[in-house]
Amino acid sequence: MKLDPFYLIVDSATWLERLVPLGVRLVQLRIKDMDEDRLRTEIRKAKALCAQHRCQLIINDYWRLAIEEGCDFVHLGQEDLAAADLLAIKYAGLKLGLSTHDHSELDTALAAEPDYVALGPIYATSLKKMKWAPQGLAQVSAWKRLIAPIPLVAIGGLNPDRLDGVFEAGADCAAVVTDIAVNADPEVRTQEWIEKTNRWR
Ligand SMILES: Cc1ncc(COP(=O)(O)OP(=O)(O)O)c(N)n1
Ligand SMILES: Cc1nc(C(=O)O)sc1CCOP(=O)(O)O
Ligand SMILES: [Mg+2]
Repeated sequence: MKLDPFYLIVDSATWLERLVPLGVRLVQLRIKDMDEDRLRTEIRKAKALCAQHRCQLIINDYWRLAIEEGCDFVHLGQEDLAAADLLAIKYAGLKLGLSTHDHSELDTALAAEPDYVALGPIYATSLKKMKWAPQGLAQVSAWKRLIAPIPLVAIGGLNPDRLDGVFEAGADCAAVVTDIAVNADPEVRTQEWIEKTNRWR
């Protein structure tokens, strides 16, 4: 499976309405702490918008809602995976992306036969507190050797200046939250990401 090299992660359909029409091809809806009715509304809006713009939508965490709403791709962390019904996810035909941070997690992830493996945090991230030190680029290369031909997503502390490094190290795709979400001009920054990832597309 080929993933677009630019993987935008946002926490609302409103962000998607702003950024997807610019030409984003791969997004994750990553919402925390929202009641189910509102979540469902966000997922429906995101799904309609992404279908309109030929953008792959990936739902973070909420695999049951993703199945119920007819989505086709979910991302799960290790704790999410432990609590999930993997058979139900596969039976519903959903593709699956999984987080990994060390070799033990990678073994667990590979046993679930994911459609991509994410490694993070590549650099320090301010988005959430993490117990892992930054992985660095050598670990990106090591992960790629271990998982190929499964696509490798790099995440954590990425910005346009760091993209060539992660792709040269072996990542197939670079995921981002903060560099775009807190930028003074998220639309312009998104265009910059699209242009900077063109040579890897
Ligand atoms: C592409 C990608 N990689 C990693 C994560 C993190 O997932 P998880 O460990 O479940 O943490 P939360 O994002 O749910 O806080 C991700 N969402 N996307
Ligand atoms: C949500 C998330 N998961 C990570 C992991 O390593 O699993 S790093 C991360 C944060 C990514 O955001 P930013 O681009 O703001 O650093
Ligand atoms: Mg999660």
